Amino acid sequence: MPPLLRGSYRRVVLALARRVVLGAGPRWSAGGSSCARDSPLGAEELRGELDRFGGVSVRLGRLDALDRLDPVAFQRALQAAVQKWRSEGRVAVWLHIPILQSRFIAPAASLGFCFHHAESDSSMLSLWLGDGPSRLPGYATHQVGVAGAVFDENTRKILVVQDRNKLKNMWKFPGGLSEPGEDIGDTAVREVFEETGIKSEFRSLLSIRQQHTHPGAFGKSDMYIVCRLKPYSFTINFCQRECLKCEWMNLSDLVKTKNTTPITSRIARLLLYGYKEGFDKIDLTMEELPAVYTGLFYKLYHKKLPDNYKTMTGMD
Ligand SMILES: NC(=O)C1=CN([C@@H]2O[C@H](COP(=O)(O)OP(=O)(O)OC[C@H]3O[C@@H](n4cnc5c(N)ncnc54)[C@H](O)[C@@H]3O)[C@@H](O)[C@H]2O)C=CC1
Ligand SMILES: [Mg+2]
Repeated sequence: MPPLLRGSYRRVVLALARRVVLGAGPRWSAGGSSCARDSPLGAEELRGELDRFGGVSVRLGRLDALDRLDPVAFQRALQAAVQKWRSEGRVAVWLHIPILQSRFIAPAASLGFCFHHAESDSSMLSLWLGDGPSRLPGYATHQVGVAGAVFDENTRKILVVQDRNKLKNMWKFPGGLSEPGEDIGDTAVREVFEETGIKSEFRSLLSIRQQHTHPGAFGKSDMYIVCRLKPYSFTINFCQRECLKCEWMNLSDLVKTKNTTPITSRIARLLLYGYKEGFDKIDLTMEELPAVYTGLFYKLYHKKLPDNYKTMTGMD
């Protein structure tokens, strides 16, 4: 067997021969066949799945014999495929590239593809083919940070920390960044425990702060949510790496102190108001509801709806 027909190259040639015979299935979109004769990867090799908006998704990790493919041949095949997709009226192309195949990013970029997003093990490039400016949605715009305002109603004390890594050592609520797929209340409880050793449970959501071009969010926007938590352990064992100090402080002292951030001060006043007038005045409580379209569940946060408004009985 000639050396060129060994291993993965042979598999590509055989795959191409099969595709010429079989053609593309109805759910798949194929590129033109002209490149198949003069490059190891034919345009029809770059087959993608159609999405409901009329775009094509190609996952390079699913294609055969990519290991041997050189970027020049890839670029030629991609160009032919894009031409074909354009003529078929496809609105966009999504190119999913595993990190070890990153040598194909530059050839795609030279054809107009841009990064849409990257995960730890892959990147997603996109190309808008439709009329006018791109209507493709962007990727993540915000990071979500959650703090726990852990208030002990019996002692009227609130749990506060000073951050070790800040230039100014001001009192604030313990908290941190939410992990992917983590509920807001779970983030608050987890971060409070990791930073202070205090165990607590979620009661309500108190406030949301939105800040753009946040330095800690790699220039993206920051959503900082403060939750009201109820403690069920009281002995502090704080994280020395993140916190300089941690203590149970009288809520009235936190309300008065100048050595705090504006948001902490505002929430302290809100908590004092809730403590005196009833937490229903300040709480956005949470309820889990079914999602109509996906069959999943979501958490909805709002002021408590009186029972008669929930059922709408006796409302006339
Ligand atoms: N107004 C307020 O009272 C404050 C609000 N926030 C909000 O809290 C959220 C973030 O909370 P944090 O406690 O900062 O996060 P966090 O508790 O999730 O993580 C902080 C720790 O992550 C590590 N870390 C973070 N960036 C790092 C880097 N570039 N290199 C190496 N290590 C790094 C450090 O160990 C740091 O102590 C954001 O939403 C922010 O806006 C944070 C501080 C004060
Ligand atoms: Mg933190």
